[in-house]
Amino acid sequence: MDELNALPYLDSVVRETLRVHAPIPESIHMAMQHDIIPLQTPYIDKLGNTQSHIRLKKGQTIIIPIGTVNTDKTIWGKDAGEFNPERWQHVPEGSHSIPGVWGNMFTFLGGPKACIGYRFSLVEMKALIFTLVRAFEFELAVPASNITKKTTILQRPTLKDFSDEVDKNELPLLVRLVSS
Ligand code: HEM
Repeated sequence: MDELNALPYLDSVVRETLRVHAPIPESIHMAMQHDIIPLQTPYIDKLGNTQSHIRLKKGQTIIIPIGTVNTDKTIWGKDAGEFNPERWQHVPEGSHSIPGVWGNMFTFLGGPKACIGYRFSLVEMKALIFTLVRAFEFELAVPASNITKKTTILQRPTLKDFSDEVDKNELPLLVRLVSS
């Protein structure tokens, strides 16, 4: 595990994958009591009044936009939606204020309801990538434009079906042994 964590580019690839393709892109929670949430940046409401807080009522549901926070252009820059592992060589200042439990992002959420399995997931991902990319070459078996994302609770790669059938959770790949 220490050896895997000592590989900086593998770390950047895992971070960038979990930032751009957060497996849970949205979570819904419920306020257990009335609350007032202070805002970093005030906003103008529909009546034209400036608001510096959000008032929550007990029982109100709150959508936590994990994927949107992870790809916010005001934090990550114009190319926020693009996969670019090199960006982790210079982590943007604004990302330090994201209250996530790991990695300057919201993928594993934060606070008392944060994911308890995130360390396990990171080691698992690194071990799998480390093993697979040294043994095999991967190539998409269909044009990239035929692949989209579909979210139920989990977000998955999905193969567009152009024959009016339901799209399928698939990512067809050609896999070859790495030639030595
Ligand atoms: C890439 C993989 C994973 C991602 C992206 C992920 C993400 C999350 C997120 C966003 C939450 C918060 C859900 C919410 O309350 O809105 C969560 C909760 C949780 N996760 Fe994960 N998770 C991952 C893997 C795992 C693994 C491997 C385990 C167990 C070994 C695990 C165990 C849990 C548990 C028990 C909770 C509930 C914590 C609580 O409510 O107190 N997760 N996860």
